[in-house]
Amino acid sequence: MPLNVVNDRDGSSRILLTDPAGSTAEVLLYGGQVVSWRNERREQLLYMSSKAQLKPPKAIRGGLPICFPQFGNFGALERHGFARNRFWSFDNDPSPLPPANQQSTVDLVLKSTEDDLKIWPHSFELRVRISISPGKLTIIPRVRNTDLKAFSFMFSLRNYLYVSDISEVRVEGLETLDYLDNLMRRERFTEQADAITFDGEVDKVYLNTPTKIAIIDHERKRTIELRKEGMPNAVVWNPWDKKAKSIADMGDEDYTTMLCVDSGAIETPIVLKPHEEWRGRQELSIVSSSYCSGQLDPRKVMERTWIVDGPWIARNVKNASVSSALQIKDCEAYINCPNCYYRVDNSNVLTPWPGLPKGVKFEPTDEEVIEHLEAKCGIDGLNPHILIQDFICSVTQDVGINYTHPQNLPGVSKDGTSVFFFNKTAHAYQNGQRKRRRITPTSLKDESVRWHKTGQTKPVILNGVQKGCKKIMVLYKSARKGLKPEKSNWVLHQYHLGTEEGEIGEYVVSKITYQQPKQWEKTIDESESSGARGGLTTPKTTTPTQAKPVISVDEDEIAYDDTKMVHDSFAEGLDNIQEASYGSTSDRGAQVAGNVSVIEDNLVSKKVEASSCLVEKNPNYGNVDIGSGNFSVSDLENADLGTLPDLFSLASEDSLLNWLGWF
Ligand SMILES: O=P(O)(O)OC[C@H]1OC(O)[C@H](O)[C@@H](O)[C@@H]1O
Repeated sequence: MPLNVVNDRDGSSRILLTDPAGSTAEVLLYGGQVVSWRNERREQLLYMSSKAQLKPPKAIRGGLPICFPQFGNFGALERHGFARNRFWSFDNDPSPLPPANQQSTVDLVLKSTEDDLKIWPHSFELRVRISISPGKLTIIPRVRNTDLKAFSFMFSLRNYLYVSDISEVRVEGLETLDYLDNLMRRERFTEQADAITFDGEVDKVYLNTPTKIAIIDHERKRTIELRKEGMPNAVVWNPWDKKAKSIADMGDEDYTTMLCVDSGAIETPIVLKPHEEWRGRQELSIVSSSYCSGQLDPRKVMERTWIVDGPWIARNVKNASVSSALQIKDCEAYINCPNCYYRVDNSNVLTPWPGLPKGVKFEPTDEEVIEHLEAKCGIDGLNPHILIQDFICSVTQDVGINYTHPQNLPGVSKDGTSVFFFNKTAHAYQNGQRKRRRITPTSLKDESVRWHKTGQTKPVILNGVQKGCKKIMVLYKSARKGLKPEKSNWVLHQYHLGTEEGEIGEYVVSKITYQQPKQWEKTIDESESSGARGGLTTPKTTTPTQAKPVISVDEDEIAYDDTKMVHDSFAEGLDNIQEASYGSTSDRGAQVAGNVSVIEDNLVSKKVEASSCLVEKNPNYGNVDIGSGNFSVSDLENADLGTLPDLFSLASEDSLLNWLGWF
């Protein structure tokens, strides 16, 4: 496939790179410069000034400018050299690099011109290969001496990273290193900070840096990992407020959302004899969530999310079932992660134990939860993090999520914090695949409750491949005869492996939260506006006239059938608990088709504009009171599971809720 080149109206050309997972990059011939890099969610990863001019004479303020043959004002040339102000060409002969896929790779070259030779009298060829792959942007720069004499040059890839909030960003990998401070006439200092954070202008050239550096964006729960070869220096630059105002092509507030962390060969210029070639390499990779020095492979390490500040988790760390050497002590304010040796320093926290560093929480992303689950299930030979039990607690079946009221699960409180469990799912019946959602009352005083799925099952994608699913469930107080089921504030996010609706694998992860009322409303709003609910939606005011088709069949959700649960209750020896029984099971008046039982909690309070369409389309709906618009609970409770009607079938609570616009 040929290169994807877009010719813009102003005569300039943009090269579009794409990878199969959906990430993209844009490259301009002007400066040979990457000006955009987006992940598969279309999120921009590079800063580009809104005032940037993408044409001569100025260099482009943002993206990835290439500084050659000089960095900054370290020589007599214009700042950062001239390569970023030149038009580059396509490189048709990038050998000895192997041919590359032109959808995701472009080779560019800049050769010295007569004019260049006047200001820098060395004939050269500067090449770059720019390529993207899922979560990664790779640049391979090369400089060839095509002159008759040796020359030396500086080189730097300036990475204008787009960050959420500069004051929430931390750079790791540069601690304790020496640097030249551009703000102090390039005087040499030693970095004192444990990790580099930002609260003012910074312009430093770090010396002898490691091959990998991490830029951790706490707010966005994202880490950019910079790996480099052949470029021993790293420049960290942020102009902060005053300087930003003095830079014409930068917005006054732009400094809050950008950070330059560059790979460079600056302190010691590279010397090339005639015909010699220098080659460097830089990779920028996106790693979700926070970062831990040492090991960066998210498949192998589970360290990124194990530190928390909730009192329960902290207590567990303190009493962790690992050797005392690994535990946080009251008197010692730090712990080293046993896997990656990441040092959690608690010494800057004023409040006494169990305070942990501000902003550090066990708030794994969906992707990370699935990673933890994969490790727990030993997928691909992964082992769980040694301390994972302290953050995702394993509960056995008889006290499992499907058997125990959330308020009785270990560590769960109503303060809005989330608690995670590994648990096994249970079947509702001996025969069949239906999942148990009902929680067994343990005494007469206990109310009868059950989980109901809400929203669509969300795929969880790792590196472009679906690895798991997330379901959201809400705990309802079960309906009693003549009463509406009542929604509680307990919310369960259940994660399972695989791509299918049904849970597979030995375990699932359950995240339990008691939603504070405001949060709760917000969650619903967000999931609606983010499209998380997906599927069909009908404005509340409109009565659908035609039955909508099924979106997907959620086998375990079809199963919700209180009639059967009554039998279950008896089977479980609860027949003497009057409160657990639901009306007469002999009343077969309501012949409700398919999985209508799934929707009972929602339908009972639904007015006629929504329910009537069910009735109109399905003559089998017996005791539905069209006039009042209300279903009677007993009608639904006592409904038989019949065959799906031809015209109307409801696959999941979600599809129906969407259709009804219930929330
Ligand atoms: O404005 P530019 O030429 O792109 O340079 C931006 C900045 O880069 C550096 O790191 C220099 O040390 C600064 O002095 C300069 O302001």
